[in-house]
Amino acid sequence: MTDTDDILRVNDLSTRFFTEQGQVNAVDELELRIERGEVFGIVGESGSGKSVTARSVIDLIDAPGEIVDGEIWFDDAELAERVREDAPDAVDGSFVDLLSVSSAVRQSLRGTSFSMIFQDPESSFNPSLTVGEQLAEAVEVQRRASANPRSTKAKTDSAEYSFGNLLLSTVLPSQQFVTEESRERAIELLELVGIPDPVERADEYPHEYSGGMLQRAMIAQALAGEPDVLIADEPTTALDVTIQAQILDLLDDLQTETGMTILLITHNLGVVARMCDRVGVMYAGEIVERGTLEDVFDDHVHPYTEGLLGSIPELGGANGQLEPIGGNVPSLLDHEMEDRCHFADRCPMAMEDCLDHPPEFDAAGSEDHTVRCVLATQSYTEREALPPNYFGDAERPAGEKHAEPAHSDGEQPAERTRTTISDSGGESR
Ligand SMILES: Nc1ncnc2c1ncn2[C@@H]1O[C@H](COP(=O)(O)OP(=O)(O)OP(=O)(O)O)[C@@H](O)[C@H]1O
Ligand code: NI
Repeated sequence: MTDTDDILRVNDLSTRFFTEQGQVNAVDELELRIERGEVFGIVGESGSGKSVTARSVIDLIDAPGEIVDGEIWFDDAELAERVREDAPDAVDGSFVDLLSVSSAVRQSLRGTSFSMIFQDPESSFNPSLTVGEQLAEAVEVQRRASANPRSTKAKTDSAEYSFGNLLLSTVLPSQQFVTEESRERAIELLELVGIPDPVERADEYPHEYSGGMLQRAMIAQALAGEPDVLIADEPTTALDVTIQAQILDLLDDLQTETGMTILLITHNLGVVARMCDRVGVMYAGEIVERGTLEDVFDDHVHPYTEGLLGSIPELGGANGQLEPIGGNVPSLLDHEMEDRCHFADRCPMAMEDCLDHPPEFDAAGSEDHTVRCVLATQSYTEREALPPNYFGDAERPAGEKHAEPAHSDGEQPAERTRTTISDSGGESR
């Protein structure tokens, strides 16, 4: 339908956890499209399903979790060639549905096609091996995979890493087989991520690194296989503000240099504003609004997006105050979820129509701007508003009088008055 250069198209993705408390609908019929070379942000409160979405894409969902439905189309012509014979239904042109290929194929993509960095770098390193050894090992694993003719991605330099070369590998005390080339590449990677004195630092253990330096080393590890898509899950949350800024700059530079695609997960719209090209706002396992930065920051329709914007001091919120969104993140337990807009019980503009689960509507702005909210097609009216105590005693904020309809006729909407979800209605009438 569009001529965009998508690298990833996620359709109808549903991931569940089957727990003793019941079925958790962590990701529900999620739609996502990521363009090659862009930084796409997923933003939302804790528990909205951001990490489960990312882990579903990279195939890191473990029991009791399971991807129960959906398609994850990944654009890779070589992979398409490779799986076409065994799984013709998994191939559409140069796209491959990662949920329809064998787990061996999916696993072969880890590191070379997809790579992930996390909030806590400690979890990515073995404390008893030097950082250099571990990076060299990561390089080695990826090079062996690339040297394999059946691998997804025969890298241009893979000929150098022939079987003969592997036989010449040195055995380190750690029992890892690491070649001199891999070690050199490890040092290059440390240099690439801005670690000073990389030759010396390569021989240090993870505990000798500061938090920020270890975060850099983890990024180096993730880059060892030259991934097409880097998934960064709250990569800076645990760091202090100055270091956070440095790591974001580093990711930004690396993205520019390598052209890789980044899926960036954060609860911070400030980080999104700084890093991303497009963004999806997640709530209760769904993307409730998505589009370009302009769509989401300046032209948003969903009161939840509005609430998130109001909760970030640098971006608004009266006199720089952090204003939390009132009410609680919903339970994602299937038997506690109702078939309505999941945000309705916290929404200052909830109306009768919100008792039906909203589909994705197109909204004004870019072609990509969509929203799961009836305000995309109708204006808020007090006549149709749900009473404040409709969902019980929870302090649902009072209605907002000034909302304009998001026009569906291509006309720009009138300037919307900013609302703050936590503002429980100083102007009630
Ligand atoms: N291993 C698991 N077992 C059971 N439920 C899980 C598991 N992992 C995640 N969930 C549930 O899935 C839902 C989404 O979790 P997820 O970690 O994706 O949220 P998030 O948006 O990344 O939040 P945060 O900002 O806190 O990282 C939550 O309700 C969570 O309890
Ligand atoms: Ni998370």
